Amino acid sequence: DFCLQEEDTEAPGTSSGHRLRQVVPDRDAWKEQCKNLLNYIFECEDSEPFRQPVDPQNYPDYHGIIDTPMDFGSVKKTLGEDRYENPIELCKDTRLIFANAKAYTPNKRSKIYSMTLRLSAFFEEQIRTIISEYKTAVKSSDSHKRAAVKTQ
Ligand SMILES: COCCNC(=O)N1CCN(C(=O)c2ccc(Cl)o2)CC1
Repeated sequence: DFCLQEEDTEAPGTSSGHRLRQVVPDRDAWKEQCKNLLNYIFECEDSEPFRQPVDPQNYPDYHGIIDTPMDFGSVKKTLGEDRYENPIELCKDTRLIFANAKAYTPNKRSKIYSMTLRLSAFFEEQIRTIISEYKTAVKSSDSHKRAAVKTQ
């Protein structure tokens, strides 16, 4: 998402008072995009086993096999509490959900594991653009910073 930001192209208070609008990539756009993606995933039936942590009562061997449990509820909470610095960190946690299911499943045709295959295909399609736009925005804002330093 490129947001139009009023940026003084000349020193503020110039006689012309003229302001050019510059399109500056928004380096925070990924947060809302990831929130929307997570909300969509929560609506998918395929996410049902992955919306909250595994209860050891139901799967006593789970925490012996899986070192770092992860679920979409935890990812959503981390995002909402601003504890992700960027979408790459969110992507890493989400991929952990899928990797854990693959590591735990007794076989690759289990119902629960098969749900992660569709879910991860969709997630990877969507996160690719979010991360690419984020990286572009960071590059652009770095160059804006360099440009600003030069003018000082
Ligand atoms: C309603 O959700 C409650 C929390 N989730 C949960 O209990 N489970 C999700 C994680 N998980 C597996 O990835 C898995 C792979 C193959 C088999 Cl079987 O299970 C074990 C079951």
